[in-house]
Amino acid sequence: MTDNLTPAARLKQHFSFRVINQVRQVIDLWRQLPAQHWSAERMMDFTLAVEKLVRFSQRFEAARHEKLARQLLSTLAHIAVGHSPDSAQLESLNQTIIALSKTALRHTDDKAAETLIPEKKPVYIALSNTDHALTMAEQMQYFGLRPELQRTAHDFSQALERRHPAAVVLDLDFAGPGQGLELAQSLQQSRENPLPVLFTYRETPPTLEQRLATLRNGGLGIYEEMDVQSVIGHLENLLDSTPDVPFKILIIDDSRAQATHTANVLNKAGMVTQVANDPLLVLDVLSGFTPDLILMDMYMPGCNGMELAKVIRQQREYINLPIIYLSGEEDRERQLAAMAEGGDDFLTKPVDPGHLLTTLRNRVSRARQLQNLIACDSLTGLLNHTHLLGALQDAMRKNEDVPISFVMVDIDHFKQVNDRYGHPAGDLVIRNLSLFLRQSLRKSDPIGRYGGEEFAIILIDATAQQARQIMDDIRLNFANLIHDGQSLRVTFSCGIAEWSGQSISELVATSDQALYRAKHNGRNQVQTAEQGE
Ligand SMILES: Nc1nc2c(ncn2[C@@H]2O[C@H](COP(=O)(O)OP(=O)(O)OP(=O)(O)O)[C@@H](O)[C@H]2O)c(=O)[nH]1
Repeated sequence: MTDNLTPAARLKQHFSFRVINQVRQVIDLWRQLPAQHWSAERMMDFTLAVEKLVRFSQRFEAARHEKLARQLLSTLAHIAVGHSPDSAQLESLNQTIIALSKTALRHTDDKAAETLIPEKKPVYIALSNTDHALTMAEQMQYFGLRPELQRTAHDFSQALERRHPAAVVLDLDFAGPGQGLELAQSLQQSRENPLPVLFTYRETPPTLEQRLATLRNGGLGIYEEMDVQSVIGHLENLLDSTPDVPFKILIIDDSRAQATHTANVLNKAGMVTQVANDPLLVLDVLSGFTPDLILMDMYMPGCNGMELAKVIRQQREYINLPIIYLSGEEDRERQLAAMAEGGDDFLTKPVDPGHLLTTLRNRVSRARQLQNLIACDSLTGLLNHTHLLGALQDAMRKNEDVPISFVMVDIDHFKQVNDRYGHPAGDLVIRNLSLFLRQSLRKSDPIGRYGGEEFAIILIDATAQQARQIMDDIRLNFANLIHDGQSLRVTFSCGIAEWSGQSISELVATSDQALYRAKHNGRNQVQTAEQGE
């Protein structure tokens, strides 16, 4: 694709990658700030990186990046030297950083472009079985990863000296029985942050002792060597650089001083807070703020914490919202009674900040995992039907100024896949397609499993024509994937409709008609909606 560009266009493209690289730098520094307690020095590094981003985007005419970088600078200007941002500032900075991370290229925007980005670190593959290693490397490439094969322990050590990989896939028995583990041990020894390692085994599943040993040597998972798809899925999660959405905590406490103190502790850890001093206003605050967790005092005027927890729990949408009491109440019986009334935990004031933060992080992470399980399809991890339509509604509400395309994808002759290769092979194809779509699209493009072998995608900021190009690229690449490591290749058909103000059901029906045309015209193709559809 890049080969067809004029020299001027190529130069422009080259410079646009410098902007993207600077974006990555900014995001990286941002993510480190809470752990570095927002030190003046690190805040200065961050500010300088943002200023550099402004300069680069001005020079290379990247207006969107320039606007976002300027937004960051204007918020930063209000934070006094040596201070951490307050909740409003944190939220504003977080939102802008997330918007920035979404400006990164789609994998399909230009394949050659991706390889120009030097930050993209390799994944080292060290397997004893060379054929398996080659298959794994080939499949990884289709998923946009950069595999590098290491054939001997010596090659592996030398490669590590040359460049740190993003992650390592290591056979437990690489270079001899049990040698993979020893290699992992030596490579982690002098390292402050352990290198992420995914271990693989052949045939005999590892014993508990082996599993423990992998864990102690930076192992994040163990997979059967032929289960390439799970390895790639794990790597994809591991290397996803989209910043996490910050935790949102609602603090309910009639004491302003106590609430401010707690908010400060949480803000320093990068959590966004809202304080409600009047418990009777909590329901309004809840619907506006949508917290991940409530931290609540027990005794307040008007109503007490237990009553309030009961009222909150009466509403379906808050049944799973974690509620933690933070109170001076030391009587164990009363604490237990409070928890029986809908609270999840009880912390006694004064609480150690480390204890408070760890409790909140655990609770919120678990609640989010649960929420994900509810919203996502179990086979693919993509949004389920209901939540995809919810995402479409959201996208329509939030993105009135940009084009939105709704894409439906249906695997071709899938019944034959099941019939010839068996149902598990069919499941594997479905999982591969979902992983492939995730890898190929922006993190901001919601993807869902719409039905059995049918997927739907919301492409934000893409006209039907752009969507067609993106999906056609994916279609061509996907057709190259060999799903069972031998001969199983599959294609898909795709229908696209651009939103022009119609209702959700009309938009879905229109793209469905385009999909029907793609099937009818011979499958393995992308069709956009025609006028009158
Ligand atoms: N393995 C597997 N198969 C599924 C799943 N969900 C649906 N299917 C199968 O997908 C097949 C869909 O077949 P059809 O709707 O006839 O379409 P097709 O064979 O893909 O043919 P075209 O769509 O016309 O190209 C059915 O055989 C379903 O049993 C699933 O989760 N796993």
